[in-house]
Amino acid sequence: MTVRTDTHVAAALQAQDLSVRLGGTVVLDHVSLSLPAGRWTCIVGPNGAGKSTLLKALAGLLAYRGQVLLLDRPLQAWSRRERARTLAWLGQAEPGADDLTVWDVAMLGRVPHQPWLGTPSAADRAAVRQALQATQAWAWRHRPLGELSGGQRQRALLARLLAVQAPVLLMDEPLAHLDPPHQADWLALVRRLTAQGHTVVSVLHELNLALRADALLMLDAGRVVHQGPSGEPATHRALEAVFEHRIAVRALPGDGAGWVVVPRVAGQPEGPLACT
Ligand SMILES: Nc1ncnc2c1ncn2[C@@H]1O[C@H](COP(=O)(O)OP(=O)(O)OP(=O)(O)O)[C@@H](O)[C@H]1O
Repeated sequence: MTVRTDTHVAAALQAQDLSVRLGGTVVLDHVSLSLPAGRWTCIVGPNGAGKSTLLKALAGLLAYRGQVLLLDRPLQAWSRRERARTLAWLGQAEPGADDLTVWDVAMLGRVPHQPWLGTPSAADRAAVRQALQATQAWAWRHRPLGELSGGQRQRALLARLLAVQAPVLLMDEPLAHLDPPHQADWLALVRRLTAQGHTVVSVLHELNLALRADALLMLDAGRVVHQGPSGEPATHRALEAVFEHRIAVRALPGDGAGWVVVPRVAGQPEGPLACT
């Protein structure tokens, strides 16, 4: 296993010897990692590798053995309210809340900032407006969540996460149902967030977009098999290996143009792109 992290950057999240059992099966197996603050780390790996489970454990949403540190403090040492203001969460295919309007869904992100049974403040309303505008959900803020398309729903839930204005954001498959322009908007949003000092940790299946992250963390069968900058050849080779060489990472033509993941289809040539 190769793990290369920014040693000069403070960690937003750390896991030490983290193990999770679900239904009697070990799903995460003694995972140790450090995710740098102010960066975007993307967790990738095959189906069933444990990516969602890892993200949930880092968010304190399921029981684990070992230690998780949020901004250098054990998760248990945070009050629920303080933690909810510090770490925002977007889950995979989140159910419920179908009767709530998009505005009210986004306002749920402000609950950790509000006094018990308090009404939204001007700051809460401003944060919600900003979040809905950032995800282009403002135009349908009065519509119930249950009436929206999959992509519109995802953007409303993304607005809820942004409305928290948390320094650390965890997102499990945030691009689900988003069309290519809104995927590009999400990339730009993540870039803005990290430029402002936020930490973003996402699980993505879209490997071409994952390669735009600052770093990739690869999971396989409940273990971290590689962590490193997304532009390094060693990371590209590890990515190919974790997907059993059914994909290849190729450089796009032109200096600094980035990389592309191409599927390897038996009996078909891969095309003219260069190997990194
Ligand atoms: N509640 C549960 N009870 C038992 N096993 C579970 C439970 N939830 C997940 N698992 C198992 O844990 C393993 C990891 O699941 P997880 O959802 O974390 O994988 P993943 O890497 O996110 O997968 P995918 O890419 O398919 O979304 C899988 O084998 C899954 O079947």
